[in-house]
Amino acid sequence: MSTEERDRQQRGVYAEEDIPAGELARMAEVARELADDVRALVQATVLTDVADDRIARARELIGQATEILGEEHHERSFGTRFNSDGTHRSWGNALTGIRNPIAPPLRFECFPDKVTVDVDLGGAYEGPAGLVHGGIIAAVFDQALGHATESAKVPGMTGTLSIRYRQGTRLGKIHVEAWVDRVEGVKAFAKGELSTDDGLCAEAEGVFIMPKWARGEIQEKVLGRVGD
Ligand SMILES: CCCCC/C=C\C/C=C\C/C=C\C/C=C\CCCC(=O)SCCNC(=O)CCNC(=O)[C@H](O)C(C)(C)COP(=O)(O)OP(=O)(O)OC[C@H]1O[C@@H](n2cnc3c(N)ncnc32)[C@H](O)[C@@H]1OP(=O)(O)O
Repeated sequence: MSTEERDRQQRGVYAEEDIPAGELARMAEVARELADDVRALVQATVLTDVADDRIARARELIGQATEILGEEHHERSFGTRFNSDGTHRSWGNALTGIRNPIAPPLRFECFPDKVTVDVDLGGAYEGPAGLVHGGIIAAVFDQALGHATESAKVPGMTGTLSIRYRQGTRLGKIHVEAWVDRVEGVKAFAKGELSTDDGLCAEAEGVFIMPKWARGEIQEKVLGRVGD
């Protein structure tokens, strides 16, 4: 596939829609509830200790649920949808997607100088015994630093991300802060810290770049809207 074709496809996953605010709020509630249920299922799957016949029964029910959800579905991914009310939604996002059970999910608070997020990472995010997987920590930082750049109106895709793991992060509640350190043209340099009751566990810094294919129209859309 040529670079032009790939860029065109990439622009195509940004869709326009016109959904009234009330209807959107109802859809969001349904999405959240579904993802919460499946997240609970994932946690139960990781931690279960029931006998094989109970697992077989659970699998039957899960199969039925999967069939129902598949009756109508998006082709490949949810993408990002820009609504006429000035919001956008990325409900499939692996870290924040409100309809994605893989997402912890992260809910950011935005301040003028930083973004913060508090989340409980349970047994489904384990790496070393009892500790959060380093790749999950990297993913949380990626999203947090990316969110800081979006919040500061200099969004971009991750070019380079480096993390210093200072001590193991115990499964449970974590607190993350991220901010933009400086901007150079299309590049935003962001930093972040992750802490728990044990203190500072990891630090990150990254370069976020507005890609060539998104400069202009898509960039304007992202800058002009709030989203989840
Ligand atoms: C996401 C923004 C895009 C617009 C999307 C619109 C809507 C989405 C809604 C909200 C988005 C906001 C926040 C998102 C929140 C969380 C973020 C999650 C982020 C991810 O999960 S994202 C997935 C992982 N990420 C990738 O999948 C990137 C793959 N890659 C590429 O897409 C290109 O490779 C790219 C874009 C990196 C650069 O390509 P390009 O062609 O656009 O840029 P170009 O060559 O013009 O370079 C311009 C200047 O950046 C320097 N530079 C180039 N590459 C560099 C690198 N890697 N590291 C450090 N510096 C680098 C050059 O040296 C030059 O520097 P100088 O100007 O000083 O010479």
